[in-house]
Amino acid sequence: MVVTIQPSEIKGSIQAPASKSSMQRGCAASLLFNGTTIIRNPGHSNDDKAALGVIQDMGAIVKKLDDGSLQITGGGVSADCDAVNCGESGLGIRMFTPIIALSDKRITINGEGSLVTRPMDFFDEVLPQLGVEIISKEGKLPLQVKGPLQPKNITIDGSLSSQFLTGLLFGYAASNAKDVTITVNNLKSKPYIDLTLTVMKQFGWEVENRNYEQFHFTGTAKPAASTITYTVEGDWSGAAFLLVTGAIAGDIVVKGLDVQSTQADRAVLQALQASGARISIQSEQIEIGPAALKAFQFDATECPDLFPPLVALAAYCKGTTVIEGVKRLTHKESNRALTLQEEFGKMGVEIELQDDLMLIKGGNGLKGAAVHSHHDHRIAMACAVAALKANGETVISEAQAINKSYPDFYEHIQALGAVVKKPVSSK
Ligand SMILES: O=C(O)C1=C[C@@H](OP(=O)(O)O)[C@@H](O)[C@H](O)C1
Ligand SMILES: C=C(OP(=O)(O)O)C(=O)O
Repeated sequence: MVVTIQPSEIKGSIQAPASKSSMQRGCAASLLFNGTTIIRNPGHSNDDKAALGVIQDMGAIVKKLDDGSLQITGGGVSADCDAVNCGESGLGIRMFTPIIALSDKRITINGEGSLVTRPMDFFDEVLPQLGVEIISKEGKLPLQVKGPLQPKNITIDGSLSSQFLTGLLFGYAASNAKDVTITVNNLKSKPYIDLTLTVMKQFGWEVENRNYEQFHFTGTAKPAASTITYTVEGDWSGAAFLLVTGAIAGDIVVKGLDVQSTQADRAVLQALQASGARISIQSEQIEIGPAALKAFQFDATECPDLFPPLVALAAYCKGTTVIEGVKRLTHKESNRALTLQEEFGKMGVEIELQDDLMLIKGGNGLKGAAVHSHHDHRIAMACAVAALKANGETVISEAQAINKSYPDFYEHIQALGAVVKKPVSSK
């Protein structure tokens, strides 16, 4: 799909989308929880749909209620299939693999798009230590696993991704791990583990987090009520694009974000404040509007998904913005440091990569250009936001990539006044 964005006057109020990080964790917890879960504000991104597919394959019963909520009846893994598909979701495959390995059946786990080239060799090393047979395609998909996973003390490397740990935490909790510790070296994306533990706690699974180095299971899981209502949080990762839209293109109000959330990308507020954006943070809504934007410094090591929206912001900030954490970007949906450099280069923004630092030379005006998403949702959204104050129109190819996390993105910026041309009824 090709989407064209014109320079636009932006103004209005918008509700943040549902967080796929929150939704997918809610799906996993509902599958494992011995009872019924009502999921309010469920997401409908491709990653969310894939998670719902996986839990149904693993035995959960999912019913859509009249008010749009989902009713999920779980009770653990009882696989009645021999293959599942995680779509394009990195979190999906890395979280669900240890969960699927709770089954004693041989199950093939596959995925699509960029996921087939993303590293999964962590599982080749770790799962056999937990009694799980695994065959991968040289550390990539498809994975074939046969459990049941037996929790024991292990040491893992957390430097590539926190998502593997999220999966192990759920897997250990669901198999009633007792007096067992997962020791993690060099954990990155730590707030995502806070989110995992917050969700687990809501379902009655308590894990002791010892300084992000040890995660200890005491085995004293509190029985939760037989029905849990789980509300999917508003998405700080998707909303970061909306907030940057406000900072560069017009006064807007973004609603539905929890300012106390454990989501990593809530840190976008610090970057926006450092850039000089006019921002008012209230418990119910965030008001944001343009001001004289200046270059800022930001460490995105723990919140790597903020790079794309922050590059769009930095492009409009006078001076050289420095963002740290480039090494975290290599294995996302695209190699994001390079794809940002290439696509923003087409719009006239110079980006330099120096080891773990990204230097963005901003404030010199952007030109509309023909850009490509590289099938990466966050690259498509970053280019779309940057296009709103560019000189001339921007044409985004493979623009449908946004469906992975934020299917309503183009409609949402349109509602704020963005002039967006897209094929009728295409998602
Ligand atoms: O747990 C999650 O929901 C996520 C964790 C992060 O991945 P890493 O832990 O690999 O950095 C993030 O980039 C991804 O979009 C979602
Ligand atoms: C990297 C991302 O997601 P995942 O790793 O879950 O595919 C993302 O949403 O930017």
